[in-house]
Amino acid sequence: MRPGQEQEEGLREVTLSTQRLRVLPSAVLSNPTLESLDLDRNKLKHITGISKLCNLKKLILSKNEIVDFPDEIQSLVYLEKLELNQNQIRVIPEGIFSHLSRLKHLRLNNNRLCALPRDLAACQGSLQYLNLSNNLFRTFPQPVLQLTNLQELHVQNNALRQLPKELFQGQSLKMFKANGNPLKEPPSEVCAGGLQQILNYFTQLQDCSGQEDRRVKTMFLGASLAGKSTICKSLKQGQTKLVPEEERTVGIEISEFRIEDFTFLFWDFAGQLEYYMTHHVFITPQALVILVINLHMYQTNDDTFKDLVGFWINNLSMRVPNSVVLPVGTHTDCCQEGEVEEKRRDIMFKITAMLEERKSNLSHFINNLEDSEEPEFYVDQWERLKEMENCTLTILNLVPINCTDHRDIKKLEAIILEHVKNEELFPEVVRVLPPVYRQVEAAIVDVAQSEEMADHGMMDLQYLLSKLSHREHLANLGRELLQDILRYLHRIGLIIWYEEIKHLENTVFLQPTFLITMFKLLVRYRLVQQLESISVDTLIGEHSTIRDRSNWVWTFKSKAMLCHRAVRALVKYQLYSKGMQDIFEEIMGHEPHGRRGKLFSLLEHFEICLEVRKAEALNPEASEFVPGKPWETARGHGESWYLFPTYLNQTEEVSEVWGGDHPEDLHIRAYFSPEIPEGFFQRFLVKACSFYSTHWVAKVTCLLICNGKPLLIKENNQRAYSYLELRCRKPAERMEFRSAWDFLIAIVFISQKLSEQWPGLHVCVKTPCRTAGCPAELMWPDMDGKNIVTKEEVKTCGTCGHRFRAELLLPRVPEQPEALPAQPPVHYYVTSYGTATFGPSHVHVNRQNISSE
Ligand SMILES: Nc1nc2c(ncn2[C@@H]2O[C@H](COP(=O)(O)OP(=O)(O)OP(=O)(O)O)[C@@H](O)[C@H]2O)c(=O)[nH]1
Repeated sequence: MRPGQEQEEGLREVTLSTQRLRVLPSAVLSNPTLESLDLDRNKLKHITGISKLCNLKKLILSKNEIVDFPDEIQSLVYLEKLELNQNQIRVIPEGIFSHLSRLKHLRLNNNRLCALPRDLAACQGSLQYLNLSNNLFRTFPQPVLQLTNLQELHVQNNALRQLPKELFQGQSLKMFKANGNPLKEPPSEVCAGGLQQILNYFTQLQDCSGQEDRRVKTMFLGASLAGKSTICKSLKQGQTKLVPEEERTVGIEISEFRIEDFTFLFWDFAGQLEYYMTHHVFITPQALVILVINLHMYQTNDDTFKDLVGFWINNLSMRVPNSVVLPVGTHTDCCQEGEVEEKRRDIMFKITAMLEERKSNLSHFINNLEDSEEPEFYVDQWERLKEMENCTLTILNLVPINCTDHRDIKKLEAIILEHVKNEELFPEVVRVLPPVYRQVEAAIVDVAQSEEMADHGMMDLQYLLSKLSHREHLANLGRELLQDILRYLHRIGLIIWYEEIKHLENTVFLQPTFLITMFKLLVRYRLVQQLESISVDTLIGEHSTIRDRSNWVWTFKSKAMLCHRAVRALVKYQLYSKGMQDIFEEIMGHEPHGRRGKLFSLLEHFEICLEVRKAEALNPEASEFVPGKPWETARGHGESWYLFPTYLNQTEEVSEVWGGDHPEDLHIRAYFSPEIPEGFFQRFLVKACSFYSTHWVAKVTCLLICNGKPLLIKENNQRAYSYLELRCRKPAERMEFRSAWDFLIAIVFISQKLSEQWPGLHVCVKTPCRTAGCPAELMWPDMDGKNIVTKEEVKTCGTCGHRFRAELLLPRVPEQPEALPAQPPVHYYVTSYGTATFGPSHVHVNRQNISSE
């Protein structure tokens, strides 16, 4: 329903959302028969007079400016649904909920609450849904434990350290979310496993007291040859351990060691650009980041700062915006006297300036929204920016060291220890665990290191269970408990178990580095040389010829595609040369049945490649994806090809097919701040190309086709001006605007869905003014499926003064009452490849090009 429109059902229901109301209209208050009142997104501070509406069952006051909890609500004794989320409420007085014994649904999220009134217990028979997320709770609110019928509870993003076990002992709770709390008991890695895992955790704790585990994931990041591996190895061995240059890290190396009672899990990332593509998989929150900078190479100019420091700071603030970063400057022995201090100051100064710039950008965006003509249309964007404003990297003081001097290594060790002991910096270092968690972990480490275990460390889940249950203390280890513990160990990074990937649900990787080995088979530095060097024996074994190999190299160089046979030969050649031939079939699949192996499940899961059926244009035979209509996946025949967007070149082909930009095009830009993350566009291509049919792709451009209409996407990643540009031809008929905008919105949603993986990244969609040369841009309002994007038929550009029909600028469908039967409101929602909601229907979307087995 449109804002302001009242649905007359004997006036039982009134919707007045987004009306800039400051007081309740008297017309509403004079209608005591009212049962439902929606006042979402207004400017209400008080709701004086609401007690007159004593028959209200549903009251929505979300996204207003309420500070004092409205006492009058106590008179609304028939209330079943109450939403007060996104206000500024600090305290709820006693004596209100005791009157609301029919309340079923209560939203209090995004306020400033740190406690709940005791009389909430009066809703114990009725309350089923309670949302307390994004408040300031430090201890779990006890009245919630009395709510015996509660089915869904949200407490995300508070400051909870402990959850009470009683919460999980009742039968009613079906859904519980607690992420974003510095939890110690149960640790958040246990909570993320779901209700059953939490319950099992407490059951395990019942028989024996929990043990405190102090563990820190430590990630070493920084440019090539900074000294990451040297520091990592030296700290581990307690003495200087210079790494020869030829032993450069390839991918990531992982090792574990202890200082006092802290266990450190060291992740040493390779500095070469080729591997950045996989970093998002491994750069995870709640870790100590050691940013290693070679002070000898560092010059106090902007370019070296950007390459050696700025790039990493940007990446971290987008991907793990709450992290703690310890900059370490190496090679001090190669620097002149005074140079170290000068560079240290310069680096710290520039990092601070960078973080300041980010902050001021955010407040600039926030002010823009607040100053816009219709701020109520931007509430969601405003809130997200406010959340981002609260999240910032903590940069510790730079530690200069000479890695060749063991005293400096000791000094660094002491500094690291001092920081991780600081609870303010690392609230989640201590985790309380049932002893069986530690026993299983120790046994797994033992198995992984045993003689009989192959280097790759891949093990079948059932086999692992049988091995572990032969051990002392673990005879009663069941599959469910093992899975709980594996899930926990996966989250802390000790093992890898992708239970959500169908092909891998029964495989546990006891050596996480093997995953990198897998990625590296196809995502690597100098892949062309690898292809060229495939031996003749390998080619013969794979029924291929030297001419085939030349073709593979040519297609790969020009189109970034490899056919299935080429991939098999490449992987076989590399595995055999590493002495790992025994796992070839397992990771590549068994021929001739063509069963997919583990490798492609992984590469696809992480959007590193896209399987396609034709090498010329990508899958022209795929059925069209029309938002809102059921969609069949293509079951193509013939050999599969794999597109690796990382290796794409810039070609003219895309522009040729598109035929050049036209001033009349529907044209939007999605701006990224601080920048488009490394690897984002390539992964976005894999996602978008999975949904749409015929398309042409190149390094920074892509052309998709839907319903016969082309859509062009271009990446522009300049400093402080990074955006994706999307273009569609202007529809010939007004009727066709809907499908054009549907297509554009679907692509915007795909990019927004992907950008969620970078919580510190801000994406904002704008339409440039259509007057040639006019620099003005129109910002898109929130698209939450509830509101239309604009009320007006015509928009006037504030800069050039030209007037345009709204549908030329925004996803606004012209009114055509006589032509079409009334359509339900369009709602877009892209969750993942799995499910997408376009329009009223949910569509289950498999990847378009994957053949079924
Ligand atoms: N003189 C001197 N040499 C150092 C110092 N730190 C590291 N090195 C040397 O610098 C070279 C590079 O060090 P690595 O530890 O391999 O660098 P990295 O950051 O792991 O490099 P990638 O593996 O390429 O990402 C090695 O030859 C080290 O021995 C230092 O403080 N002083």
